[in-house]
Amino acid sequence: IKPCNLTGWWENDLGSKMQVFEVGKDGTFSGQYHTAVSSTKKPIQPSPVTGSQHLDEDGQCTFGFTVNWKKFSDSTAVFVGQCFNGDDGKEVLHTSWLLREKVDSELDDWKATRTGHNTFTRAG
Ligand SMILES: O=C1C=CC(=NNc2ccccc2C(=O)O)C=C1
Repeated sequence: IKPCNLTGWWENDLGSKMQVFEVGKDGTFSGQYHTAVSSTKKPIQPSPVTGSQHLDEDGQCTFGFTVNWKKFSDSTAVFVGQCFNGDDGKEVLHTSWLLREKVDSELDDWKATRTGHNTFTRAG
């Protein structure tokens, strides 16, 4: 199976784009996240990404990465997932995510973390 290297541009089903810079020998990487969603009109500057992927020779690598949203309301998202080579030969990242938004009171802590899933494919 072709080994999966996350370096390059990815797009998720929301239209957000992520650029992964080169992946180190230890599997760590950094990158930039250009979100397509935001609760404000203000265009958001790209947000820093840091992560780590497995680099086993058998491909199908699992990974995790964190996005620190550079926006006035500070939130953090963590993604975990696996890279697959689709039958059409196209790489696809199946991910689950947790989005933590800052709340002003501990009483609101219960509602501060959302979860979901996203699929990323190589951006054209
Ligand atoms: O200021 C903000 C705060 C949170 C955001 N969450 N985006 C996400 C959260 C989960 C999965 C995908 C995305 C995305 O932007 O593609 C984006 C901008």
